[in-house]
Amino acid sequence: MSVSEQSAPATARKRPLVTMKNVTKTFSSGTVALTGMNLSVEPGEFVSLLGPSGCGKSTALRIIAGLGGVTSGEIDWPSSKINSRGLPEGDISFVFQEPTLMPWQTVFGNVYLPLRLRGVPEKAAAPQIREALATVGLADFEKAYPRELSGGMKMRVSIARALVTKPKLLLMDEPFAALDEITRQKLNDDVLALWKERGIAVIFVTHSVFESAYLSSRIVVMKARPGRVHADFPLHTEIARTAEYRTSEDYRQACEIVSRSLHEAMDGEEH
Ligand SMILES: Nc1ncnc2c1ncn2[C@@H]1O[C@H](COP(=O)(O)OP(=O)(O)OP(=O)(O)O)[C@@H](O)[C@H]1O
Repeated sequence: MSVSEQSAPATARKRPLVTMKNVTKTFSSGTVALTGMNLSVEPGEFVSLLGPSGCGKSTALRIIAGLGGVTSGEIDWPSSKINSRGLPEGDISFVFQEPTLMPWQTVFGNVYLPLRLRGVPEKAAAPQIREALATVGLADFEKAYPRELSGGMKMRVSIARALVTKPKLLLMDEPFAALDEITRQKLNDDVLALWKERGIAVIFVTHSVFESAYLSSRIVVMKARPGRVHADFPLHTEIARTAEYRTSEDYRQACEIVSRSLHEAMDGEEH
């Protein structure tokens, strides 16, 4: 069995990187996107946020990233130094569904952006940029322009740009939803490899039961109208995520449990 519906024992817990405490978000339109949302993410966790459309996954991620305020409740960063905007400067990076690259800049220039914004001279930044590009398998493409790259390669540039600042927490909002299945599986493996190598924490928003069961060390299933946590359970990550894993009984069971939880979360909704 690769999934337990129990939470990890409290004794095994580390100091969280980020904690959402009783967060409510109501937009000016009156839509209550989140209510009573509680979530704590520890260093090194790979947490997938899964749930029906409109349950507030992106809103929760954007709030953690400081891209939107809360209506009530708190976001705490117990392990970070906080800047004047209440954010852990340098500790978080965001990867959006669209790669959002600057078409007039090379791959190198695009990955340089976060360091340029911090005033790091290009020459000093170059080793970090090349290291980030090597991590995503694009060491030979630093002079290419976005128009010369495939969709998967553009997404790799976007991931390299997020990694170049060496964040402790990587926030990913359906980053592979627009890619074909084979590219998506390849990028899943690449993200898992860099998660293990770098020991960073990841919060990954997805609609896909299969993707969440493959990637995560923990799955948080959300419920809609208003958005809140429905279920929160760890997956056993000691089983290597390989091509064989995708056809294994362990993976099938994990998908079944996640899928059941998602259906419970959608109970009463029209689908
Ligand atoms: N800027 C906004 N202004 C008003 N309402 C918003 C805004 N952003 C999101 N919403 C609403 O808040 C709710 C949650 O949206 P959100 O995008 O967080 O859900 P989601 O779970 O990420 O959805 P999906 O899976 O479809 O991307 C939805 O009802 C949405 O219409």
